[in-house]
Amino acid sequence: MSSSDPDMVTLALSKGRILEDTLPVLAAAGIEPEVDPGKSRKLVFETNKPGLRLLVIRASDVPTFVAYGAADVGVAGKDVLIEHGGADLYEPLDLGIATCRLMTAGLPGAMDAAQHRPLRVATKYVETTRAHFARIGRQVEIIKLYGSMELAPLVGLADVIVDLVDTGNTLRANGLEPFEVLEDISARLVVNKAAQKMKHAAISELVELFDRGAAGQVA
Ligand SMILES: Nc1ncnc2c1ncn2[C@@H]1O[C@H](COP(=O)(O)OP(=O)(O)OP(=O)(O)O)[C@@H](O)[C@H]1O
Ligand SMILES: O=P(O)(O)OC[C@H]1O[C@H](OP(=O)(O)OP(=O)(O)O)[C@H](O)[C@@H]1O
Repeated sequence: MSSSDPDMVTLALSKGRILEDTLPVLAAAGIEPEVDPGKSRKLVFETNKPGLRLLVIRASDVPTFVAYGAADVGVAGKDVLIEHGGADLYEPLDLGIATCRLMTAGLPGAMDAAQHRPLRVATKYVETTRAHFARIGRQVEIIKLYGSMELAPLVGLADVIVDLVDTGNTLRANGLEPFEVLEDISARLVVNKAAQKMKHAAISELVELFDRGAAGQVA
């Protein structure tokens, strides 16, 4: 059943950390998946709400599914949305979950280390990083990584990193310091622009349910 079915709303959830925080919001919104998505290998889940189904996909794929209309609505980290660009999506709600900061970090003094060459920056947020350093007028060489960014300064792969920081435990455990906050991050509800028009009533109801669920009110 495709998302073009006018009677079906498809909601894409980010698996991993965001899913853990989203499931209580769904429960508070009165939305019950057929089985626990955190414990199943299924990718598509029916719910107790007729006409609402869930997809559980990689966090970084959620904007793509929603932008193409394969899902009508999605839950995605602001970090992922900024990196995606986001202009092709509506972002009606800050869910206030999976909060952290996107920061530069490195060994003490690392920002001052490379004065006569571009600063080498390891990150999975290539576009966001490029835009940030362009804004502050600093030349950079960006090295794309897919995880464990904190390792890069320790082994001389990069001068600094751009990565998410929550408790700061990962930085501390590796002798790194946080430098500058690029963005405050939390998970957002995003909506496909065509679906917002074509399925207006159903999507407005879903946004309202999420709003109440995120505020911890039982629907
Ligand atoms: N330490 C953290 N504290 C709070 N939220 C976080 C933290 N790390 C990541 N997040 C949020 O959770 C999202 C997904 O993170 P997670 O680590 O589960 O997946 P990932 O493996 O990084 O993503 P992908 O599988 O798409 O590469 C991030 O995009 C961010 O919005
Ligand atoms: O400040 P902290 O509370 O330590 O959180 C920050 C860590 O959390 C995220 O990684 P994650 O645990 O998702 O692992 P990953 O490197 O596989 O993405 C992020 O990339 C940091 O490494």
